[in-house]
Amino acid sequence: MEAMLASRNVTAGVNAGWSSSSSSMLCPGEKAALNGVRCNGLRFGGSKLLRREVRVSERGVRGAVTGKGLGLGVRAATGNGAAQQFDYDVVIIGAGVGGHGAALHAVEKGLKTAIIEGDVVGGTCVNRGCVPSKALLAVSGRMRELRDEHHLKALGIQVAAASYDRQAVADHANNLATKIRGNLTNSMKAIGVDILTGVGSVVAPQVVKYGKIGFSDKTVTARNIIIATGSVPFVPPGIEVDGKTVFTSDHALKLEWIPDWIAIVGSGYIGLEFSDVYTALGSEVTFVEALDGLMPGFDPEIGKLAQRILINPRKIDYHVGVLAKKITPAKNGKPVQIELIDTKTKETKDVLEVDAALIATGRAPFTKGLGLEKVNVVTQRGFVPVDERMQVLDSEGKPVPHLYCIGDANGKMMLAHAASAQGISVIEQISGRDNVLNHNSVPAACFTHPEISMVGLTEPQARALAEKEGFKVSVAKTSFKANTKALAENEGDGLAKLIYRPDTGEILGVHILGLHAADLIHEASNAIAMGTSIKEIKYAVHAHPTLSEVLDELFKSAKLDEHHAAVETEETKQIVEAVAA
Ligand SMILES: Cc1cc2nc3c(=O)[nH]c(=O)nc-3n(C[C@H](O)[C@H](O)[C@H](O)COP(=O)(O)OP(=O)(O)OC[C@H]3O[C@@H](n4cnc5c(N)ncnc54)[C@H](O)[C@@H]3O)c2cc1C
Ligand SMILES: NC(=O)c1ccc[n+]([C@@H]2O[C@H](COP(=O)([O-])OP(=O)(O)OC[C@H]3O[C@@H](n4cnc5c(N)ncnc54)[C@H](O)[C@@H]3O)[C@@H](O)[C@H]2O)c1
Repeated sequence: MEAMLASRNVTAGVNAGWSSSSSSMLCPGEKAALNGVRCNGLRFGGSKLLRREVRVSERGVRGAVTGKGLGLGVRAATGNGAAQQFDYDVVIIGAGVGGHGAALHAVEKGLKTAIIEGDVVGGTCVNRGCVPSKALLAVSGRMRELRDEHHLKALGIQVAAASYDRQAVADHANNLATKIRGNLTNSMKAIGVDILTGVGSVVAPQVVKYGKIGFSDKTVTARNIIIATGSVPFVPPGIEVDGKTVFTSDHALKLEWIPDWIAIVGSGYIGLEFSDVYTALGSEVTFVEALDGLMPGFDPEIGKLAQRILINPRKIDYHVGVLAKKITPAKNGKPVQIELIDTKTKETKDVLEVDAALIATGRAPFTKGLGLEKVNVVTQRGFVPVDERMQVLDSEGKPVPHLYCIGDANGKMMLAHAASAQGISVIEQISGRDNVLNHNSVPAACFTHPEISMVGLTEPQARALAEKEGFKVSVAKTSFKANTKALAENEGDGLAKLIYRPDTGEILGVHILGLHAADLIHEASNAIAMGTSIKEIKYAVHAHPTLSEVLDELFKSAKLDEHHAAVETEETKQIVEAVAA
C-alpha cells in the first residue's frame, strides 16, 4: 500500500500509473452467474419480466426498473429502433466521493449501476483527504483552545497544561477514515450497486474493462460510462519525496512524527490546514509560496485578515515570491535542504535547512491509462476535457456520446462535494432531465481555527466581470465582533463579506472568516443556487443569539438601489472599519 501511494504522486504533470492492486476480483454477474448469465461480453439473458427496459431520449435514458441487483442485462433502443443490450445502465470508474454520489443517485433513479475501484472505496477524500485531515484539525482546534490561557481566562476557565498522545491522535484520524470507508461501501452494497474490484479503462464506446494488474481483464458494457478517477499529489520537478522527511499530504495525514520545524511548500488549502495542525501540536512552520502573497486563492481582503489571525500570531514565518527549486530529504545527519529561487528572475534566493518539508503544491489528475485515446479524447495536462454537463469532449471539442467525467479528474473544482454534485447532475441528465450544475453556487471551506469559507466570486473577479458586462458592484461587510453568540464564545475575530449587484440584489460572492464559517456559508450558497436575491433573503428570520445572525446582518447591510434601501447599523459600520484598520 505504502509503495502504491508513493508511486501515485505525480511529478511535473506526468500521470502516475497503478503499480498494484490488492483486492480480489469480483465478477459483475456473480449473482447473475447463478441465473445462467455470463460474466463478461455482451450476451446477458434473464427473465424478460425482470429485465429493465431503457428508452433513449435525445439526452439520455428514460427507464423503468425491473430486476435491479440481479445482474441481468439492460436493453436500450438505439436510434434506428434496434435493441441493444448492456450489462449496466451506468458504470462508474473510481469509487471516491464523486463516484459514490453518482452511484447512489443512479440507483435512486432506477439505473442498474456498477462502480469499479482499483484501490480502496472512498478515494482521496475518505482515505487521504477531507476525512482524516478534519480529524487532525478537530484535535488541533481543541489543543489550541486548551493552550490559549488568555482565551480561557476570559471565560473564567482554568485547566492544567494540555498535552496530547501523537499515536492516539493519528489513530483517531485513521479510525475515522476506516469508519467512513465502511459506511460508504455499505451504503452502495445495501442498494445493489455492484462494486467491481480492479483498474478500469475504456476499451471502446460503451465498453469498459477492469482487472487486477497482471491478471486477465473482464469486460462490461454500459449504456453510460462515468470517469471519476480523481487526483494525486502534484510534486514539482526537483523535489525528492522520501515519505519520511519530505512528504505530501498522503504521508502527513498518518502523523508519524511531529517535526520541530517544518517547511510547507504551497499556502493553499492543504498548506494552510496543515499549518493549523502542526503549530497546534508544537511545530514551527515556514511557508514557501511561489506567488507574491500567502493564500493567493482567497479573496485578497480575507487573505489579509487570515494572515493577521492565522499566521502572524503563530510560530509561522514565510517566504513569498519564491519557488522551491530543489528539495533534498534529510540524510547522513544532514537536515532537509530547500533551495529557493525567485519565481520571476529564477535567481537563487536562499537555502533553508529544516527538519521536514510538506509538499502542498496542488493536485494532478489521475487519468493515465484510462484508454481515452480509444474514443478520440486527448487530456489537457492530464485533465479530462468536459462541457458544462460533464460530457467528455473529443479532440475536436465534440461531446463523446454516453461518456462523462466528474470530480478532480476534470479539474473544474477540486472539492469533494463538487465531485458528488457533478455526479448527481450527470445522473439527472441520463435519466432524461437536463441538469447543469452552477459551480458558482458551490461553497468551499478551509477548516483552520477559525475557519474560512467562500462561495461565488472574489471581489477582483466580480469587478472584472462587472467591467466586462457593464454593471455595478457593491460590497458589504459585517464583523463577528457584532455578533452576540461569537462574543459569548469569546470568538469575536472574524469578518463576513458580501459582493453583490446593487441594481438587482444578486449575490455574486460571500466570504467568511470566523467561528464555524464552514457551516455559515450555506445560507449564501443555497441563495445563489436558488437564485434568491438580497431583496428576499434580508427578510428571512434568524434565531437569536446564533452565529447565523452574522449573515442576517450582512444581507441587511447591503445597500440596494432606490427603493431597496439598505439597513446598515452604525454599530456594524464602526466595527468593520475598526477591524479593517
Ligand atoms: C489533504 C486533503 C484534504 C482535503 N480536504 C477536503 C475538504 O475538507 N473538503 C473538500 O471538499 N475536499 C477536500 N479535499 C479534496 C477532495 O478530497 C477531492 O476533491 C475529492 O476526493 C475528489 O473526489 P473524486 O471522486 O473526484 O476523486 P477521488 O476521491 O480521488 O477518488 C477517485 C477514486 O478512483 C480510483 N481510481 C483511479 N483510477 C482508477 C481506475 N483506472 N480504475 C479504478 N479506480 C480508479 C482511486 O483509487 C480513487 O479511489 C481534500 C484533499 C486533500 C488531499
Ligand atoms: N478544505 C478543503 O476543501 C480542502 C482541503 C485540502 C485540499 N483541498 C483541495 O485539494 C487541492 C489541492 O490543495 P493544495 O493546497 O495542494 O493546492 P492549492 O492549489 O490550493 O495551493 C497550492 C499552492 O502552492 C503554490 N505553489 C505551487 N507550486 C509551488 C512551488 N514550486 N513552490 C512554492 N509554492 C508553490 C501555489 O501558488 C498555491 O498557492 C485544492 O484544489 C483544494 O481544492 C481542499
